[in-house]
This record gives sequence, C-alpha cells and structure tokens, in this order.
Amino acid sequence: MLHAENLFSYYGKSPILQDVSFSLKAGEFLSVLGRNGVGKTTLLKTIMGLTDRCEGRLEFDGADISGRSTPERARLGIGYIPQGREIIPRFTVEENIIMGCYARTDGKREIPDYLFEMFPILREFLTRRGGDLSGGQQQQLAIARALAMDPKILILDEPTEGIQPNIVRQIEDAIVHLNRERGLAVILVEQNIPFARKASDRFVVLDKGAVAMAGHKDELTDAVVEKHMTF
Ligand SMILES: Nc1ncnc2c1ncn2[C@@H]1O[C@H](COP(=O)(O)OP(=O)(O)OP(=O)(O)O)[C@@H](O)[C@H]1O
Repeated sequence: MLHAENLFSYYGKSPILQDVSFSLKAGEFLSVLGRNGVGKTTLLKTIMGLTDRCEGRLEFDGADISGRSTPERARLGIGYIPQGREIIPRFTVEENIIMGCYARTDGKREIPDYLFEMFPILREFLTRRGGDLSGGQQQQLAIARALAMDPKILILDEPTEGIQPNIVRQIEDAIVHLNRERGLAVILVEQNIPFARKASDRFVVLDKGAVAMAGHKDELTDAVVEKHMTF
C-alpha cells in the first residue's frame, strides 16, 4: 500500500532523512520509534509532501506520489494527524469535522456516525469552538476530522503526548479499533513502547535520519529499546 525506497528528505539544504526505505501493506500497523530529533516527524511530513525537498521513491497504492501536492495525497486516502493537531480553534467541533468531509472524493458530506461512537464527547460538544476543548479532546477532534475524509491509512504523530491519562486510554483504544476492526493501515510515531508493542505489527527505529533497525513487533526487545531509545 505504501512503499518508500531510498528516501532523502530535506529542510533547506540539510538532508534530514537519509536513505530510508520501508513498506506497509493494507491494514498493517507500523510504529516509528527513536529518540528525540532523529527524524520521526520528518518521515511523516515526507509522506505528506511537507518537507522542502525529497528524493527517492514514494508509492501509494502502486502509484508514484512523490510529485503530488499535500492535498492530493490526502484525497488519495492518506489521513495525517500532525503533532500540533492543527484543528481550527474558531470553528466549532462540527465545522472542524465537516472540513474533513469536504476532502472526500465520493461526494458524501455527512459526518459518519461511528466517529461519535468512538468519541462521544464530540457529539456532546458539537457546537463548542474547537479551541475551547481540552488538549485530549482536541486530539480526538483531529482524529475524527482525518477520519471524516475516509482515509485508507492513518498517520499519527505522538497522538497521546501531553494528554491526561484517562483520555490517553480512549485514544489508544480508538487507534487499535480503527486498525483491527475497521481495517485502516496505521503509521504511528510513538514514544510509548508498551503501546507500540501492543498495537503494532511491525516497527522501524530511526537514528540520525536513517533506519537503525526494522522488524516484527516481537523483535522490539528490551535490548533494542535500551540501545536506540533510552537517553
Ligand atoms: N522546519 C525545519 N527546518 C529545519 N530543520 C528542521 C525542521 N524541522 C525539524 N528539523 C530538524 O530535523 C531533525 C529531525 O526533526 P524531527 O522533528 O523530524 O525529529 P523527531 O524524531 O520527530 O523528534 P521529536 O521526537 O522531538 O518530535 C532535527 O534535527 C530538527 O532540528
């Protein structure tokens, strides 16, 4: 479904990602791990076409998307939830979600009901301004907005960072549900190793912009964590 080969990605003249390759099949869950500043966010931005320049091959559903704009990649079915969530604070919860519906290619504009089953608080706060929600609720809203596009793959950047524990659980459960019950492929940047072990099929560890290790979740041993993720 998503295939990256020998990716080099740049901010200005600095190559941040260096020769990164990985593949993701339909319905698979991949965690992207590594210490701070190793290029995890940059990898997600590269998939969305949000870095200054990228070399290498990037295919989605068999088509080369490296020349496509970010909105085109979204319309093809790549749902991206960035680290800062980027909901529109002055828009209501409903308006924020409807913005996602407008990226749909099948013309449907109504909000899918399962979003509210997953995150009931969004139905309750439908007319509240997005900016007035708590951080965790905003994260739920950002996920709902991305899902309203009806994506085939969901890309999430540390979705539970800085969020109160009771909402962390809801968000983690929702991500697992979307993958296992609704068949969405997931790429997740995560610092929480127990959750990465529980939720993912495979993982990649980045170090200094390159893939230091990749494997099945069973290979994500304490020794690997110690070597690549402790400070
Ligand atoms: N817009 C930018 N312009 C120039 N350099 C950048 C930009 N964004 C990130 N970088 C640099 O790219 C490198 C990788 O950053 P990135 O945010 O991808 O790391 P990360 O692994 O996601 O880190 P964290 O876990 O702290 O979020 C860092 O050295 C960072 O300073």
